[in-house]
Amino acid sequence: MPSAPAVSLAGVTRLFGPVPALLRVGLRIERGEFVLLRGPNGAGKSTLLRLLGTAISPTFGTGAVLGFDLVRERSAIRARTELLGHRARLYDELTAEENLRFVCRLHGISAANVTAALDQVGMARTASERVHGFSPGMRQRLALARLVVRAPELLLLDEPFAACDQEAKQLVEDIVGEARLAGRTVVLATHDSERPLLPDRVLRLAAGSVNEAARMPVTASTEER
Ligand SMILES: Nc1ncnc2c1ncn2[C@@H]1O[C@H](COP(=O)(O)OP(=O)(O)OP(=O)(O)O)[C@@H](O)[C@H]1O
Repeated sequence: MPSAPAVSLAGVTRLFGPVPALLRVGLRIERGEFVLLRGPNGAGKSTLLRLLGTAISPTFGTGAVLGFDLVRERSAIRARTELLGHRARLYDELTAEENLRFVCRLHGISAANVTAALDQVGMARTASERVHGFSPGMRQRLALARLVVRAPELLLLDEPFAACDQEAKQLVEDIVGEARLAGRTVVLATHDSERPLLPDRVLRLAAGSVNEAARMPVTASTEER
């Protein structure tokens, strides 16, 4: 559904036991937008990203991602989104390259740019090593290579700078930049206010509720208002 917005939520609440991690969230994100999620620990940022990636479902409310229903059409959403979360979801027993090839098979996409993606994230020389022995930083780089290979319509990035050295942080920004140029949608949550991100919008979460903070580029002095 090319004309549908990237995200459309109405009255979405997500409970964990009695705790509302998200509370009556209404949200619309247009295709091609770059949205930055801000908010203190426990505000609901990860929950929102996981919900958009269909890792969890709403307790109440309805929503669609890329025109597909959040509950009934999860596989269509998963085919078009990539959630880069706190855990990199890699197969420890496979090599870096095998991990990427497996992802390609899983999603029915070409493996033609696997080598280039490994090269882009600085893993050309570790491509044949098993992920088992990888440091958190290497795992994050491989997860970034997976984003490059998949080129999803919607990128859901949860603290993507965590576990990154300066070079890998730059890689994250490059990947976001490339996605934007290609007209894809990016939703990114980060505490890292050092990075020169220029989102279209900032959404501030507080206790599970969303507030739109600004429609302007963010700077360190304006973002926490
Ligand atoms: N799987 C879970 N089980 C129980 N409670 C959860 C679960 N996931 C999140 N929560 C609770 O939901 C609320 C929102 O958590 P969430 O991780 O979405 O916040 P966050 O804004 O991403 O925080 P942080 O910046 O620390 O990552 C918190 O109160 C958290 O304890």
